[in-house]
Amino acid sequence: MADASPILIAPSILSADFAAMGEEVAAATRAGADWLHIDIMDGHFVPNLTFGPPMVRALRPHSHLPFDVHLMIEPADPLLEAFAAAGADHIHVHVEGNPHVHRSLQTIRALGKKAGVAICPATPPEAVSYLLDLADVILVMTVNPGFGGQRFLESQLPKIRTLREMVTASKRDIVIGVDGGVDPLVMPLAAAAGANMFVSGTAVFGQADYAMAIAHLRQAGAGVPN
Ligand SMILES: O=C(CO)[C@H](O)[C@H](O)COP(=O)(O)O
Repeated sequence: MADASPILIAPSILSADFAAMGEEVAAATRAGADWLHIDIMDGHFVPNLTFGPPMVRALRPHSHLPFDVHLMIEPADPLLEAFAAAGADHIHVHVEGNPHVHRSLQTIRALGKKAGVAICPATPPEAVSYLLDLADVILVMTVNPGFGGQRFLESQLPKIRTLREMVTASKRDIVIGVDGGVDPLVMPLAAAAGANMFVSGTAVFGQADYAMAIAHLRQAGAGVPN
């Protein structure tokens, strides 16, 4: 069934200038982003390190947009409250590395935030079957998490299609996001498969004109039937 939800573009600050993060977040906001995606990496769940709650708190005054906080950390539960208090609006936890992810989503909801469940490329779509009543967002990793600038894995397209069918059958309004390697060429493929939220780092922050980059992404995914 066709999805009528609007396209949401969430620039990932992983590809922004770390020495000027406040300005980068403000610039992406002015450029027409819908959400701002903040990648939290622990050097354990993924082989890279980024930020903690103090960075989320420091960036909060620089944008009115929802902060979409992707926890690539294991375990996530001990830090959910800290990220919520710091200013996260959406908090994503991975099914991999968090054995009680159902409880994690309940906790995020209880904190008054949108609950997201993220899945790695090797994880089948059925991993979220029993989470559909709690999830506001399903974040499909279309690269192996840890680094920006990787190539979109087309092998994930059937998974996105299956997830769209599952979400439609659930009759719940769940956003399906794709994260990794998203550029204007990938947009129509992912949108046709059923994604309606697009995380993009390099294709926004790697460009000279953020507004034009976001407009290109939006245009490339618009009007694609799924
Ligand atoms: O979660 C991520 C990596 O783990 C990033 O959000 C993602 O890779 C976006 O960057 P790019 O658009 O450059 O691929």
